[in-house]
Amino acid sequence: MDDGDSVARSADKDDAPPGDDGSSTPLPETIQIGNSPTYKLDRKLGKGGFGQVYVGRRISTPSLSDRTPGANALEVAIKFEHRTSKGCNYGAPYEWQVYNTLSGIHGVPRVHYKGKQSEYYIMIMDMLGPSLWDVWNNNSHSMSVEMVACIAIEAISILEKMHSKGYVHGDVKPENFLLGPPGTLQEKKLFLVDLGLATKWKDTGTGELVEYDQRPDVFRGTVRYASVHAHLGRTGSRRDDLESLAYTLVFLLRGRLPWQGYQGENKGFLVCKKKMATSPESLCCFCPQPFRQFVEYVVNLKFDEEPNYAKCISLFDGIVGPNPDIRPINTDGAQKLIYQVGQKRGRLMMEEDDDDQPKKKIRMGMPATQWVSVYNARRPMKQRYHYNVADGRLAQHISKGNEDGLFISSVASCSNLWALIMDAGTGFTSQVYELSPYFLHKEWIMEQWEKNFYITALAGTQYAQQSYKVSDSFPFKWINKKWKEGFYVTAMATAGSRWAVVVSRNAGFVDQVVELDFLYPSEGVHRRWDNGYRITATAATWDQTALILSIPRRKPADETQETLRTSAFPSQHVKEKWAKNLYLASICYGRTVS
Ligand SMILES: Nc1ncnc2c1ncn2[C@@H]1O[C@H](COP(=O)(O)OP(=O)(O)OP(=O)(O)O)[C@@H](O)[C@H]1O
Repeated sequence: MDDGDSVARSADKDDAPPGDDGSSTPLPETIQIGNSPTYKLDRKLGKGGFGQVYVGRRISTPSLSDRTPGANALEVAIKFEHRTSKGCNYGAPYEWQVYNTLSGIHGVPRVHYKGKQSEYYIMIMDMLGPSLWDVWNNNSHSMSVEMVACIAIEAISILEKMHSKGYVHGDVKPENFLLGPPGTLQEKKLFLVDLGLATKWKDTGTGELVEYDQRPDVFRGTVRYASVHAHLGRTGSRRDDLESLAYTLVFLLRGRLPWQGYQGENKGFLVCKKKMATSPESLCCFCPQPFRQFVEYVVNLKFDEEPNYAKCISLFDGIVGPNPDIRPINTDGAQKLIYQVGQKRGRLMMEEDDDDQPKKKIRMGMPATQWVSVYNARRPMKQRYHYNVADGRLAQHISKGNEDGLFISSVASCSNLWALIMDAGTGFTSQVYELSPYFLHKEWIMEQWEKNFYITALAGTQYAQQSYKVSDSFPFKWINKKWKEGFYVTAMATAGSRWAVVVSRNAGFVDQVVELDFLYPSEGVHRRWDNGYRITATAATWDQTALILSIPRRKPADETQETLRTSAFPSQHVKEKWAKNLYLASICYGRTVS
């Protein structure tokens, strides 16, 4: 590896030493599990975060009744995982379960036998050859355009097959693509291994999609190749494998990705930010056109969108030689897929043009900031906004509002000027505020808490207990902990790149979720809206927008909620919304466009 990040792992998989050095239990010299023949352990093939893989040489004849495919193989790959290894916390490795469904499908090695011997969980499988990383590394860190295009074509067909069985791989990268053993008929055939991070994207029984969610503190995969959605902790779906494949292809072709070399505690954040800030054009500036088109297509896929695999494959047609027999990588799987789709539709996919409409590009490499304003349906009430308010004029607006029976329902800031929303719908009878050079001035807040004044963002709520946190990155871990203690987020703000989050008990919610992104997370918001969540707090920094969405304990008669994004304060829009009985519920200013 040229640097550490290709093996950086999630909490699930890390670089913990596997059985041999961790537990000091020696590997057995001969292996025999279930009704398998006996194998003698030979040279080491590789080692990952979880297991170690060796060559096994068959030294006994398979039993006559054994019809296991591969039982006759003279050489096999044997993967060992120590019973105390991280992947075996719940018994047999999770990967075994995935192989039960995927073993032997197009592009996945066959598992011959699985079982336990001495201290090890052991899986005996088809023996394969070098990985694409090995090939790239042994070829002076380069690979021909034709070779990478063939890899693209075949890898897409492998992912299509895996996806059709209900799984996403979750860790697509050069190290996990292996070729067949050198000198055999399969030496040009591509395989995808390491199914330890594979997850279901749909229930194959019911056909139902797994539920969308975002947990920004959960990361699974490999930092260098992970999709932006994976970085942000969104539920894995088909688009993520394709995005990782796109990065894999560009890496093999260019030898480097623009986000390599970051180090330190917030490396994941910086890599993700760089991925968002890199346009497909600049990522692929030294690559032939189809690679850019592929990147552009995959980064725009929606959570539940069915990728058009055949169309992706056909993008690379012009680069690979016309005769499949002399290609550097076998593309049989892809040929079959194109043929099947062509048959089904009565025409070949190359002519496909139905969804060629230009899609909105989400990664333009030009960050921009906007106002995000959220409107809720309310009974007619008095609401007022002030914006571009300097510190000195704040008091004046607030006391005028208070005189008219209005209280602050929302505040936001933009370049040291304040935006202030005041209305008659807060349900408050008294309010205090402080303008302070400290971001959440502790002493003052404590004093107010003593007097039963709580930090508010939501109209009409009687909080019972509060807690808050100021941090340099979005404090999802802390929020998650507070959720478990019965608190809900009731206010949020940012100052520079710092976040402040206030949580309260008795917040009037029954559930709450977060949407966090480097741009306005419209897909997430729409999915949450469909499930009954409404935005209850917003905040944004120069890098990210965060929205808190909640399900209220008591449903309002009218659940209408609208959001707006504008580069100037939405003064005109607010009036239009008022006319429709939609009132500003929350407002923030920050990064919403990538
Ligand atoms: N069937 C096989 N034939 C030949 N080599 C293999 C085979 N399976 C795995 N290997 C080699 O062993 C290495 C580790 O295998 P694998 O990736 O399955 O283990 P892991 O512990 O789950 O790894 P990771 O940390 O990447 O998740 C691979 O990178 C590859 O070099």
